[in-house]
Amino acid sequence: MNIAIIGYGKMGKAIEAIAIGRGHTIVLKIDETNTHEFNAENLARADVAIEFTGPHSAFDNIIKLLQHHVPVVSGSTGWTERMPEITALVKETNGSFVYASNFSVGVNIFFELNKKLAALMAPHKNYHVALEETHHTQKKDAPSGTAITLAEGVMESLTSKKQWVNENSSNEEDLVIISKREDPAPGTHNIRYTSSIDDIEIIHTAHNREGFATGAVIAAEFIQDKKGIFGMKEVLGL
Ligand SMILES: NC(=O)C1=CN([C@@H]2O[C@H](COP(=O)(O)OP(=O)(O)OC[C@H]3O[C@@H](n4cnc5c(N)ncnc54)[C@H](OP(=O)(O)O)[C@@H]3O)[C@@H](O)[C@H]2O)C=CC1
Ligand SMILES: O=C(O)C1=N[C@H](C(=O)O)C[C@H](O)C1
Repeated sequence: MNIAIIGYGKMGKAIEAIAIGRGHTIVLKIDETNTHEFNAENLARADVAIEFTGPHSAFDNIIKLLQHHVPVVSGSTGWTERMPEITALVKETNGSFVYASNFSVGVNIFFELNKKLAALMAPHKNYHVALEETHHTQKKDAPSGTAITLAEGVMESLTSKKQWVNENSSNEEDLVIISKREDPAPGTHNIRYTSSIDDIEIIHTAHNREGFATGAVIAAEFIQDKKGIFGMKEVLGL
């Protein structure tokens, strides 16, 4: 498979290594220094594009790739309030798109565990729930996309929580997400239920970026012959 990498930073480089290891060819690598190469002629050589740039550029990049009829895998975070516009364009162009706030197999299992735990905790009103995420200091967005997905998973069952907030709050309707930034942390997430009797906590700790990169390449292999919008739940058959 011929892959275009849009965003040749920490993730783009990890994806390149995994993709080559799985027998793929990288036909295009774009970062902020060569955006002029992100054009129709070069995109025509790609079977799929993997986009990991960041909050400020992801939306425009995804739009451009869909308009050029290139299947897209994106893991950029911090822009997803505009997802409805992408959904509409995928339908309009009969395009192919995979999005995940986190591509690692471990985190996607953790997402399911989080939802199951929230459902079990829902009747037990004496517990207080809060989330915490820790990432490297270069991260541009807070809270992490993964933490937002986890918060959404909690709120599916804990209906007294009406919204997540990224600061301490005593409002019982707020689900608090605390964000910490320290190096080299590739990504740690925990959900903690506390009471005067005991605490229950689940935690996922990424040791490096290999899991994210491997999941993104698996998603690219999955999407190349499909139409529509998919998440890692479909890619992994969870
Ligand atoms: N879903 C998941 O599993 C994961 C998601 N992420 C997310 O992926 C994104 C990227 O993370 P990471 O690789 O760590 O970030 P980096 O800052 O290391 O890399 C971002 C890359 O994007 C390039 N870039 C920035 N703007 C543009 C643009 N307009 N056009 C083309 N390229 C551009 C940068 O170029 P230059 O170097 O020239 O500035 C850089 O090469 C983040 O949103 C992060 O949260 C990260 C890990 C896992
Ligand atoms: O920026 C990162 O590094 C990461 N971003 C994603 C997120 O915002 O959840 C995924 C992972 O946690 C690493």
